Amino acid sequence: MLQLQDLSKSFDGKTAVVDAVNLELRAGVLGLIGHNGAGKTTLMQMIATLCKPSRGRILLEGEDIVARPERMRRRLGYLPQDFGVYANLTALEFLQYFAALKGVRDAGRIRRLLEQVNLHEHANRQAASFSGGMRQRLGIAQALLNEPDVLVVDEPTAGLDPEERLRFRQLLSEIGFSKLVIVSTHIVSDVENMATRLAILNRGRLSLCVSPAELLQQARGLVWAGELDEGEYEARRPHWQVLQAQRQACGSVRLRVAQAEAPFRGAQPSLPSLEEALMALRYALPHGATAGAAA
Ligand SMILES: Nc1ncnc2c1ncn2[C@@H]1O[C@H](COP(=O)(O)OP(=O)(O)OP(=O)(O)O)[C@@H](O)[C@H]1O
Repeated sequence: MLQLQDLSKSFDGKTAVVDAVNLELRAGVLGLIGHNGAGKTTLMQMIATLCKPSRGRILLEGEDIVARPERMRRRLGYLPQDFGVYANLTALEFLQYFAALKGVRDAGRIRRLLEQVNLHEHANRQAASFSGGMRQRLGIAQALLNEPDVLVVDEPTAGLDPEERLRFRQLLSEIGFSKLVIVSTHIVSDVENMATRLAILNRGRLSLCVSPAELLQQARGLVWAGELDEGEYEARRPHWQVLQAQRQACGSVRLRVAQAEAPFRGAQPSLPSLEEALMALRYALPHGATAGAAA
């Protein structure tokens, strides 16, 4: 459905902030993970036709969206990182306003969307009085107005409380049953339970694109758990990638370490969490992880 071919972007003509990314995407939720400044927003803006690639192509069902951006725009829903609501409009008025801008004439669509994002009971409240989660859900409703096939959502859960996060993830996950949803985040747990694939961006380069299950499989045997005397732990920890360390009342330390071999006598291989798997692949293997990039 959506193909990124050798996609690169440089703002100064020297440093590539997105560097030769190749990806093939279909319906489902793609979790785009990377540190601050990894290039996630730039990549998403290129997909959303808000920023032109310096090199490479983006094809939507075989058609170049750089040459024909209007085709993508008709089929795109985009929720930017800095999405803001208009203080004086109610949720309903806000969606009516965007429906008019997008040429959406089906009046029932707004009502259905308000229900889908669970804001129907607040339709006549001013959006300025909404919580962060409610605003984000209104943002998603806005992005879904034109029934997009591709939904691009940039760091949607920043600033949301745990309950709002959960609700928001459920919403994206449902949309991903039939559409392509691309969600960026630097928090792995945000996409852990909804992503069908995870793409890891590292300084603009795609270092990994796999399903969560494949990621966990690749990290098998790289995470170790055990308990050590505190003195020994302090002496040896500079040489380890410690994932977790808990001091025990008895003076020992219970710890989890990412490493290709057992880090100390008595350490046992342990099943990693998704976050640990990512860390382990990054640090425990000599040259970091490099897996195929077809999604
Ligand atoms: N318009 C621009 N002009 C110059 N440099 C830019 C521009 N936009 C982004 N950059 C640079 O490109 C790099 C990648 O930025 P980008 O916002 O894409 O990363 P990100 O992964 O989304 O980060 P964050 O998680 O902090 O939002 C950064 O070094 C940033 O300073």
